[in-house]
Amino acid sequence: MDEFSFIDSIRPSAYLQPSLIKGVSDDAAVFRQPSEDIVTAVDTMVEDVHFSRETMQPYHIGYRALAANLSDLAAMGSTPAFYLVSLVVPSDWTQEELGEVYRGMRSLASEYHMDLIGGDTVSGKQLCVSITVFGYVVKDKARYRSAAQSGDIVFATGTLGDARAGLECILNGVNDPYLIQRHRTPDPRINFAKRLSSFSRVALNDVSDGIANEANEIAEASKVELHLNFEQIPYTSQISELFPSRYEDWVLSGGEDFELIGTVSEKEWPHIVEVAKQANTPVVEIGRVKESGQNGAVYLYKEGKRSILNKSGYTHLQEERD
Ligand SMILES: Nc1ncnc2c1ncn2[C@@H]1O[C@H](COP(=O)(O)OP(=O)(O)O)[C@@H](O)[C@H]1O
Ligand SMILES: Cc1ncc(C[n+]2csc(CCOP(=O)(O)OP(=O)(O)O)c2C)c(N)n1
Ligand SMILES: [Mg+2]
Ligand SMILES: [Mg+2]
Ligand SMILES: [Mg+2]
Repeated sequence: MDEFSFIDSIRPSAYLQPSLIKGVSDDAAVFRQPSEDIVTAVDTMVEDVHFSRETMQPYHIGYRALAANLSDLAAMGSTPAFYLVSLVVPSDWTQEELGEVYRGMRSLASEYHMDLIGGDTVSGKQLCVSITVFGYVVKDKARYRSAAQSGDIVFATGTLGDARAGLECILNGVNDPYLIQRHRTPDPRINFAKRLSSFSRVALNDVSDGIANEANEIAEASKVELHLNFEQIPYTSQISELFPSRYEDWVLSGGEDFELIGTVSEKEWPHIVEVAKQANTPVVEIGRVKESGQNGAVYLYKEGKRSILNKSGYTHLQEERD
């Protein structure tokens, strides 16, 4: 395999997005979108940080890398359109294995009518997949973390803690296909999020590091307090049965579930429930927003007791403790 024959092997033979002018073939791609706002994000997956040869096959690496990016597009309320892929490839990876990474990306991309429009390929020591995505959203309807207001209902989609439990299943040989699939091939909440443009105001964030982190990001950005009830936070019975001493921690800070946490006025809450039903996305109330002094905070109510919920999920570039 060389760089150019590899690029030839992954070059799309056709494109789906009508706004595309130039795809994979020149120095850069070109698309034109005069009527909507453009949303863009990049997320990176690195061997031995986000996956290992043991936890994921090449297909899952591609799928999961694009899913993480689509989750950020969902968290902005946008509809996916394009992606670019930057690869660092160790010398022991074959073209067939890299083809599998792309097959994983394509399965999700075709579901959301996305086009691969470029990327970059270099050699290196550990596999690294960095994806840049573009999506569209109705003008001024991107959904920000800073939009929460006192009196709002806090909601969450799907179930939390599954991806962390799935990782544990893989590492310890526990055969729970549902949880393992939640870790390897998460389902970003695009179909729900793209329906949110009809709302006057929604705050939204996706759960990549754990809701303890993401709830705090909303609280800080909006300068409000989020009051969450642990008893309302959704999780599967599997994780509490399989991992009784650890699941509570994973529900709050396991991360990588790629669900959404958001807030909406009490008046528009029934409309969220309706939109979620149309999108086939489970959604539940998990708490309320209250006024804050200066900086915002998150409180967790559990068995009648209240505690501060600090950021506790996955954080990169942490200083080593001695
Ligand atoms: N190395 C970087 N250079 C520039 N911007 C960055 C870098 N890393 C993160 N960001 C920006 O910081 C913000 C938060 O990033 P991140 O925590 O990764 O968000 P998310 O959890 O949604 O992926 C985003 O606006 C992101 O684009
Ligand atoms: C082998 C392995 N070890 C540990 C983890 C757990 N893990 C790695 S990164 C991460 C957090 C999410 O990734 P990040 O790069 O922080 O995404 P972002 O916040 O930028 O969306 C978690 C929980 C994993 N997925 N695989
Ligand atoms: Mg990120
Ligand atoms: Mg995010
Ligand atoms: Mg992160």
